Amino acid sequence: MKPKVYIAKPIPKEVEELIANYCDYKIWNHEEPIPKEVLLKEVEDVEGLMTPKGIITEEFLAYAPRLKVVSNVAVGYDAFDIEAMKARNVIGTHTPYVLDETVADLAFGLILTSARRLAELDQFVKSGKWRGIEDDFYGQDVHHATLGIIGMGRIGEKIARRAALGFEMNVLYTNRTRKPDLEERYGIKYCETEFLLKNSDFVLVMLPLTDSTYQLIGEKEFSLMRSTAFFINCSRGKVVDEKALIKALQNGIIRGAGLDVFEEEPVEKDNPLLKMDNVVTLPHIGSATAKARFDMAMKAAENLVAGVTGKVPENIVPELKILIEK
Ligand SMILES: NC(=O)C1=CN([C@@H]2O[C@H](COP(=O)(O)OP(=O)(O)OC[C@H]3O[C@@H](n4cnc5c(N)ncnc54)[C@H](OP(=O)(O)O)[C@@H]3O)[C@@H](O)[C@H]2O)C=CC1
Ligand SMILES: O=CC(=O)O
Repeated sequence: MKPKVYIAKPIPKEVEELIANYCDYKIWNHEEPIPKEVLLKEVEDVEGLMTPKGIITEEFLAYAPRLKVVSNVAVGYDAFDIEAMKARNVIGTHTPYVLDETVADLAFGLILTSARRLAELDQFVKSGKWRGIEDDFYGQDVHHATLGIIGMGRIGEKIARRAALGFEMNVLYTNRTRKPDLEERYGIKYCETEFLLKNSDFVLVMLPLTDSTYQLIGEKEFSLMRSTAFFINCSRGKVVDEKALIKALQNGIIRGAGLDVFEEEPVEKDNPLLKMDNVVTLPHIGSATAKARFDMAMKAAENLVAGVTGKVPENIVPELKILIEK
């Protein structure tokens, strides 16, 4: 008998075929997110779950007593309750590497859009306000400017490479672990966070959301930044104290921001960030290209199948690797 799994989002046909070869599966094939009560019912007797969000709590796990693996179709797994999963022996997997270059492209899009006011000026032209030769649309140069990257992981590295080799930027970084090989390869410089904040034209956060990164960037950090600097966040909204960011923007402490992520998503309609011309806002689309999303779905399916067929999935999240080492 094939193991039972549930797929909580629509997936490409080829990915579904792979799962069908090994599993007895059901799938949520609707555009709107699966309602919680439907998901809780569907996971009652499954051994595997593939999910775009992976909100896996103690309460959720109690509804899924046979669950062996949760395959997250994303690289960030902050919605996993790691301790609860450990306690119930449930492996969690994610989709690193296959989206790195795509997210790095988007991060650079945010840098360029913020610095050169692309979104604001697009609206200006489309709303018929362009009357002739204007000279007050100045932005800020990206080439040869200083980019400070907080979080030099898989994606941080791809952003650093674009910045250093493509735009000839001066790249500073902070990270839990120093990366001498990248320093040598791209000429990037490791420094203290305070130095990075004081000396960067663009401060870009590429950290996972964890207990130690929650609201890591707050009022103090914004106060150290240059008044001409831009803040770019393409990782998780909760890594930043959003109220402090709003205050910093309102009071001219920093020049602008480019945001793919927010404290609450979807972002609330009355969030002041949505009213600011100097803030570029995107609906969490870092990995949203057809190719990257296909590759993520395929990788997630491979992890799911491995987890329910007695193999070791390739991408178990680091904190849960202990479950297969037992
Ligand atoms: N907007 C979007 O659509 C997307 C958002 N993301 C988000 O981006 C995050 C990063 O992705 P990825 O690059 O693949 O992840 P990685 O795990 O490769 O990189 C994260 C980096 O952050 C460092 N780090 C972790 N904790 C701390 C800390 N407390 N202080 C300083 N540095 C720290 C790690 O250090 P060390 O090297 O020591 O481990 C690591 O280098 C994801 O977790 C996800 O939340 C990812 C993809 C798309
Ligand atoms: O936010 C997206 C991810 O892959 O993590």
